[in-house]
Amino acid sequence: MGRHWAIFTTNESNKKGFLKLLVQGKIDELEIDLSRPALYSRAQILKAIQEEEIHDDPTYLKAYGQSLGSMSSGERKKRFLEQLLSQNISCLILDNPFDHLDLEGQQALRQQLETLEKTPTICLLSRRSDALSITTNTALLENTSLIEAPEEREPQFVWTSPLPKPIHSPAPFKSLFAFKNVNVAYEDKPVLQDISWEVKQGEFWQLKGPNGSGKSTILSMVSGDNPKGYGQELYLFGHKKGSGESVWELKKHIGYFTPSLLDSFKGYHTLENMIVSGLTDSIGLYTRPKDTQIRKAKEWLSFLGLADKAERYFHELSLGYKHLIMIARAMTKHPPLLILDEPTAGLDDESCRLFTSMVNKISAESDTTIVFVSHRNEPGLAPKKIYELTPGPSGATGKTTLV
Ligand SMILES: Nc1ncnc2c1ncn2[C@@H]1O[C@H](COP(=O)(O)OP(=O)(O)OP(=O)(O)O)[C@@H](O)[C@H]1O
Repeated sequence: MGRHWAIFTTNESNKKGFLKLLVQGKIDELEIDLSRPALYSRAQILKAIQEEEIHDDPTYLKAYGQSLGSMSSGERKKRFLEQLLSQNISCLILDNPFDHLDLEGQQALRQQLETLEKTPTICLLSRRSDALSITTNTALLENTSLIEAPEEREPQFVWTSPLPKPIHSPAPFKSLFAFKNVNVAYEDKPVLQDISWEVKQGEFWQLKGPNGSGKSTILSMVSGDNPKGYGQELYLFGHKKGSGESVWELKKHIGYFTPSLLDSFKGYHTLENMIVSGLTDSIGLYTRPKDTQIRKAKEWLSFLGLADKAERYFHELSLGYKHLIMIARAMTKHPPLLILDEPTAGLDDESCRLFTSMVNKISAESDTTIVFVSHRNEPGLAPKKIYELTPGPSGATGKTTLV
């Protein structure tokens, strides 16, 4: 039987550096043959899709009658793994294989991986609960070194201050958005069927549903980025869709965070400027901020325990703190609606708990309505209502559950 490593990563891990050493065959202590490694990661899947698009690579079209790019996320992961395993590999390196997959997709991939007893695996995981049942060895990655994985720690940070108050009172909306029997199809493919969902001021929702069930489609209709709502019973911030409100007007009412937003902030932005720029939804600052705005940003930094780090650069922060700054940035204008789209992807267990506890606190101490999109049951997250999409042949239908 081969060795199967579960290597847990935290904010202090240099995963990129470690992966590089692994594929170069420079990590002896794993006692695994690294001469022909295969890397299974989101980046590698995107690379394979690019190969198809740019260089007309026919591998997937020939094998499955469909290109990798046209497959659903679950199918893509399954087929990509099959292709890796069909090659003469000496071991399989997996980087957070379960991220962005719905529960069904996670189970299917888990089954596929757990039958790999003979092919040694090295699984880099930010969540301990993702470890495979075939795991024979565990370690923690500190920088690029492996150390013994200690017992799981409870989060050290306790919120000592109340949530900062808004500069101006946010616009009061009793109903933030309402879908009434809304249907959506792309060309002739039905995606949403008879969706009726109303979200009111101060509520805390989790939006759930398998990959491809239409969660992003719903969110893009709420943020005004998707024209599918025209001519339907869709009400956004007090107006019927199509009655004259601009996308810009809608966005003023919404704070939004999804991890891919981090890609826009790779330059030199201080923590203070990051938060101030949330007031204007801009990337970077183009005018001198007002004193009240700077004071508010400092209040948020102090709330996060970062009061002495206002001039530090955002890109120097750990991933966990980057996510916290991004919600502070989204919250600084105290939007009536805060949308968090799979916001914990890539976070380790401890950062995740810290993140969900901050979201709970926002819900408890402000009028902001929260819609939290996640495939996982996030430990510690305390939504009051769940809207769940279930796909069907005529599009996904939705159901509300009180928690
Ligand atoms: N612009 C588009 N053109 C054609 N089809 C689309 C478009 N946008 C979404 N779809 C299809 O609509 C369906 C719903 O997609 P959507 O992205 O809303 O699902 P999701 O629940 O957010 O999925 P995931 O959890 O994987 O992010 C999918 O089958 C998708 O392929």
